[in-house]
This record gives sequence, C-alpha cells and structure tokens, in this order.
Amino acid sequence: MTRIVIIGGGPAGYEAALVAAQLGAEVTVIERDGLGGASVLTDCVPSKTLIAAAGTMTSVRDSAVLGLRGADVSTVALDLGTVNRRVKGLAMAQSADIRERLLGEGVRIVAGTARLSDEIRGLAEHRVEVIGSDGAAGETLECDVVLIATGADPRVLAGAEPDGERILDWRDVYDLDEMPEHLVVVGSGVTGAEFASGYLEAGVPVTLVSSRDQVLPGEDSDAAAVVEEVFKARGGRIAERGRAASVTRTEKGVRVDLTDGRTVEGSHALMTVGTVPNTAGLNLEQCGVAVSESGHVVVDRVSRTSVSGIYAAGDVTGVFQLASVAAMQGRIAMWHALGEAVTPIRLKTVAANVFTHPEIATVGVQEKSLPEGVPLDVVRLPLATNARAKMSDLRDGFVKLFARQATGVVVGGVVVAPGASELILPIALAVTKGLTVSDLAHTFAIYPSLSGSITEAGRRLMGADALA
Ligand SMILES: Cc1cc2nc3c(=O)[nH]c(=O)nc-3n(C[C@H](O)[C@H](O)[C@H](O)COP(=O)(O)OP(=O)(O)OC[C@H]3O[C@@H](n4cnc5c(N)ncnc54)[C@H](O)[C@@H]3O)c2cc1C
Ligand SMILES: NC(=O)c1ccc[n+]([C@@H]2O[C@H](COP(=O)([O-])OP(=O)(O)OC[C@H]3O[C@@H](n4cnc5c(N)ncnc54)[C@H](O)[C@@H]3O)[C@@H](O)[C@H]2O)c1
Repeated sequence: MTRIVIIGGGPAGYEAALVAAQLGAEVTVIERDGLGGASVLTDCVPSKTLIAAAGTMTSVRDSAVLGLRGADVSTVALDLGTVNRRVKGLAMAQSADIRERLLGEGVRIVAGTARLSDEIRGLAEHRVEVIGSDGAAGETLECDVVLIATGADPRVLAGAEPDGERILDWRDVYDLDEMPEHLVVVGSGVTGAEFASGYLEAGVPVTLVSSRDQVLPGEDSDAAAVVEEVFKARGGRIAERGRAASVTRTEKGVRVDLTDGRTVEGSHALMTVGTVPNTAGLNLEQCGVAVSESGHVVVDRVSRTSVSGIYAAGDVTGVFQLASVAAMQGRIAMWHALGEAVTPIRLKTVAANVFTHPEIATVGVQEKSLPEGVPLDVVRLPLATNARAKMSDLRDGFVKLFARQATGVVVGGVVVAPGASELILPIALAVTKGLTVSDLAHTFAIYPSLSGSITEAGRRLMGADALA
C-alpha cells in the first residue's frame, strides 16, 4: 500500500487526502491549526460570510426604489457581535465536517507542525517529522509520497506590523467588538478590494490606499472601473497611487504615512499587501526541493517538485492562489503519484471571482494578457440592457465574451454583476469544452434572466463563427 503524508489540511491537502484514500493509499494529514486550513478558518469562508451579511444589508437599504416601504428600510445596520459569532461558527462547523469526512474515509489526522527530515537525498522513501504544539519533537513518519500543502500567510509590511487592535490583518477583523469608525484598507488587490467593498456595504466609511492607477490591477480594466465607480458612488474614498510607508497608532486611531508624503487617518487600518508562502522550517533546501525567488515551491503541471516523490499544491506553489486551484493541484498530485491517468492542470480554464459589489467573475483569456495581434472577437453587453436587471434596478455591470475570429470558439469571458460567481459557469463550460459562440447562442436561457445576456453575447458574435 502506498504510504502518503500530506503536510497541511487546507483545500490542497484535504482534497488530495480524499482522492488518495479513495484510491486505497494509507494517508496521514498533518495539520497545525485545524482542518480546512486558512481557507476555511480565516480567509475565504469567513470573508465571504461577512460579505454576504454586508451585501444583504445594502440590498435592503437599496430596496426603497423597488417600492419597499417600512420605517427602517434605509437605516438597517449589522450587529457585529452576531456577524462575528456566525462567521466563526460556520468556519468551525465546516472544519468539523471536513475532519469527519476524512476520518470516515480512513485518513489519519495528526495535530502538529511537520517538517521534512530526509537524511539522504535521492532515496525512494521520505521522512516527515511532527513537532507538537509544545515544541517537542513527536513521531517521525516514513512514506513513499509527500504532499506539501502548507498555504500562505499575510505579508507584513515593515513599519506597519499588525497589533490585532487597530492595525489589523484580514485574520484579525472577526475579533473586533465594534465596527471601525473609519477603516483605512492598505492594498487594493483582491483581498483589499473585497474588504473595502464589504465594510463600505456594512456602513463603515472606508478609504482604500491603492498603489496603482486603478484598483484590482490584475483584473479586466473595464471591470475594475465599474467596481471603482460603485465604490466611490457609495461614498468610499481612494488614495490613488498611494504606497504606504508605515502605519502608526495615534491617540484616536491610526495614521498611514504614504511614500509621497501624504497621510491618511482612520480609526483602524487593515493591511492587505499580499501573502508569503509557508515554507519556513520545512527543511526544503536540505531535501533539495527547489523554491522560486518569491519563495514559492516550484512545481510542474502535475504538481511534482524537483524531488521525486515530493509533490506540492496550493498557495505554497503560488500558482493562482484560489481554493479551487489548490484543490485541483492536490487531486492531480495524488492521481499522478498513484498511477492514475491524469490531465495536467489547465490554467486557461480557471474561473475566478472577486466578491466586491458588484462581483467580477472571469475565465480564460483576458484582454490584459492577450498577446498583440491575436485575432479575437470581443463583445461587451452592459447589464443595463438586460430586462431582468432593469426589474431589479441593477445598472452597474456587463457581460464580455472573447471568441476566436476564425472559428467562433469561446476562449474567455468576464461577468460584472451581483452574483457573477454563479453566472460565469456557462462561459467556463464553453472555454473548457471548446464550445462556440453559436453553441451559446442556440442555448435556451430563461426569460427574463441575467444569464440571457450570455446567450445574447453569443448571438452578437455569431457572425464570427465561420465554420457554423
Ligand atoms: C481574505 C481571503 C479571501 C479569499 N477568498 C477566496 C475565495 O473566495 N475563493 C477562492 O477560491 N480563494 C479565496 N482565497 C484564496 C484561498 O483562501 C487560498 O487559495 C486557499 O486557502 C489555498 O489553500 P491551501 O490548501 O493551499 O492553503 P491553506 O488554506 O492556507 O491551508 C494550509 C494549511 O497548512 C497548515 N500548515 C502550514 N504549515 C504547516 C506545517 N509545517 N505543518 C502542518 N501544517 C501546516 C496551515 O495551518 C493551514 O491550515 C482567499 C484568500 C484570502 C486571503
Ligand atoms: N475571491 C478570491 O478568490 C480571493 C480573495 C482574496 C484573495 N485571493 C487570492 O489571494 C492572493 C493574494 O491576494 P491579495 O489581494 O491579498 O494580495 P495581492 O498581492 O494580489 O495584492 C496586494 C496589493 O497590495 C499592494 N501593495 C503592496 N505593498 C503596498 C503598500 N506598501 N502600500 C499600498 N499597497 C501595497 C500591491 O501593489 C498589490 O496590488 C491572490 O492571488 C488573490 O487572487 C482570492
């Protein structure tokens, strides 16, 4: 029986464990903090739960235009204590579900911090040591395959170290007793944009310190522009092209000093300036596991590292930091290690979503990464032209579709809308399966529905389908 040790119990680790157990391997997961990993306990699940509450509050507040009346519709507010308890409760419950599922599949779970301890390089067998929470060395496991799935932690900016009270990282916010009076969010990547949008929706005045010309520099520019406009229209402020040099406590709150001499004051600062891969203490160098300049473990498309029998998956590899990608990398590693037929990961088919208001969902080819001169047809349909959107008073957003000029094959898309995370699936399916604009155009969409804009976008591009 193949003996597999998985270091880290986040989406990369636990999904890999499920596949390996299903294939009959002897599986041990070593986890430091709790099953589900940062994804379930502190990052993805908690932030989306907070955003769900804030978004509902905004929907209620905005509903007067639909004809809703009631004394307090425009003044409803969030009870932070209830929200925080719900966030933590859901995270713990999901973590318990994952634990249960793994135990049910016969996976052994060991609490502790793991490190590789191969004494000689190049052997077919590997060794993993467990350190208990008291720092004492525990058991050493011998195995045929190791999966490194240790994730990433918040990057700390020197001079702006979180103190858990006023200077926060995104894992601290669920311990606040009161809503910030004025939140300064430093960093306008996906994490910063989501929290800035979420807190603004929750009624908190927010200033977003954005070091770039536009927030969400990695996203479609039209999409980022819509999110920025909506944020400003709701009263959010953006310190454009502002790079934080330091964050300090003041009598009333915090002061963020920018590198160009400007300052931004607020009651709290939320640091969202990126992540660092969790590789410290793993003994990677000693075991010959190659890491990149950024500190990520180098892997190929079937999650192999530079050492035979040692695989890596998830945020520690820096390949698209998404729970869905982490999980797929983990599964692929196990299929490969256990001799199953395996398709290397196809990053061009990854769907991603930014949970701002409105949401931005993307899949496949994007305008920003398109090499010059590639013959693609593009259509962009504003949400405001969609009948269902008009009924719900949704004005901000669009559907964008990219298709190959010669064949009409759909190669990418962007949806900007409330619930874009649900609407992107037909485009993701088209990109994954090589469907054409004509396939989309001939698909029945419900009338009226937001997804009708996707089939309509297909019809607009049908002229490009020369082979139809
Ligand atoms: C605020 C925020 C929101 C996000 N929202 C989304 C989202 O909506 N959708 C999405 O797809 N992605 C989202 N992400 C990204 C997603 O959370 C990550 O891509 C995902 O957590 C990666 O999974 P992982 O298994 O690689 O690592 P993790 O989830 O970080 O799990 C790694 C685990 O390994 C453990 N560990 C580390 N070192 C050791 C060791 N030496 N020994 C034992 N255990 C160890 C850690 O304790 C941790 O539990 C978000 C990220 C952030 C920061
Ligand atoms: N919905 C989701 O799927 C989701 C949500 C959150 C995060 N994530 C993923 O997690 C990863 C990390 O995202 P992130 O947003 O935390 O990090 P990031 O690295 O993507 O963005 C950090 C931003 O902070 C800026 N920055 C750095 N130093 C700064 C300074 N001193 N002052 C001002 N700005 C500064 C950077 O220019 C960058 O734009 C990403 O891959 C992201 O896709 C995904």
